[in-house]
Amino acid sequence: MTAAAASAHPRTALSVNVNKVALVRNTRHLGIPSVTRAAQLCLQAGAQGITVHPRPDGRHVRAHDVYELAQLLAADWPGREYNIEGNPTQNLMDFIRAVRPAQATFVPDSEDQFTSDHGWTFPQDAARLAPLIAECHSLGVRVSLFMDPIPEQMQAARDVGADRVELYTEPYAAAWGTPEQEAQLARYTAAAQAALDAGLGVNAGHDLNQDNLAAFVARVPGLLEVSIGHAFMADALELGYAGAVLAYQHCIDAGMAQRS
Ligand SMILES: CC(=O)[C@@H](O)[C@H](O)COP(=O)(O)O
Ligand SMILES: NCC(=O)COP(=O)(O)O
Repeated sequence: MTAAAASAHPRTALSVNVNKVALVRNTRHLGIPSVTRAAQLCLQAGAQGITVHPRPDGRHVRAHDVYELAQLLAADWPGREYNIEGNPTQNLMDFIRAVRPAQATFVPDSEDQFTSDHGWTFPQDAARLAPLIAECHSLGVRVSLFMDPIPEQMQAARDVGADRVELYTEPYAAAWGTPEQEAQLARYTAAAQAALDAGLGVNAGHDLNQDNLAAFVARVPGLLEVSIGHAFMADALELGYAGAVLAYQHCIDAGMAQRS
C-alpha cells in the first residue's frame, strides 16, 4: 500500500472479544483460562482493543471480568480501546457509568438470546436510545449502534446521536463461499458508504474469521474496527493468542493492501 493510500485509509483496528474465554472459565470453579491473561497476551501481540459483552445471564463475561479488564487496560494499555457491548435497557449502562470505556456498543438483544442476531430499527428505537446515547456522551464514551446493513437506516442512527455503527456481519459470513458472496459484499459496501455519508464511523462484527475478513476490509469503505471473538478464540486454541492476533492482523493488512 502506498504511503498516500495508507494515510487515506486508517488501519482497521482489531478488537478481540474475550467472551468465549470466560465461557470456558465458567465451566469449573478454578479461574482458568484467565480472561485478563487472555486480554494481556492479545494486547501484547498488538490487538488494538478488547471487547466484552457481559450478558445479563452471566453465561460468559461477568461483572468482575468487566472491572478487572478495565483496570488492566487503564494500568498497562492506556492507548488501547475498551469496547463494552450490551443492551442499554438492561445491564449495560451500569457498566458504562462505572467504567467509562472508550466505546459502548448498543446491541438490541433480549436477555435469553442465543447470540446477537439483529440490529436496531428506526424510527421505532429512537426515543428510548437517544437519552442513553446522550448519557454516554456526557460520560465521555463513544457510542456505536449494532445495525443491520441497511443504507436507509444510517441517517436515523446518526440523528439519534450515534458516533458509529457496527455492521452485523453474520449474513456476510454465512454467504461466504456461496454464489451470494458478492451480493452480500455489495450490500455491506453500500451500507458503510451510507453510514459515512451520514457522518458515522463504521465498525463491524459477528462471525468474521480468517477466511472472510480480508475481502471485507478491502471492500467496505472507512472500516475503523472489527470486533472478533468466536472464530478468533477457535483459532487461538490452535495458534495461541499471539499467533491468532498476528494471523488476524495479517488478514486486515491484506485487505488494506487491496483497498482502492
Ligand atoms: C454483538 C455481537 O455480535 C457479538 O459481539 C456478541 O458479543 C456475541 O455474543 P456471544 O459471544 O454471546 O455469542
Ligand atoms: N461485535 C462482534 C464481536 O464482538 C464478536 O463477535 P463474534 O466474532 O464472536 O461473532
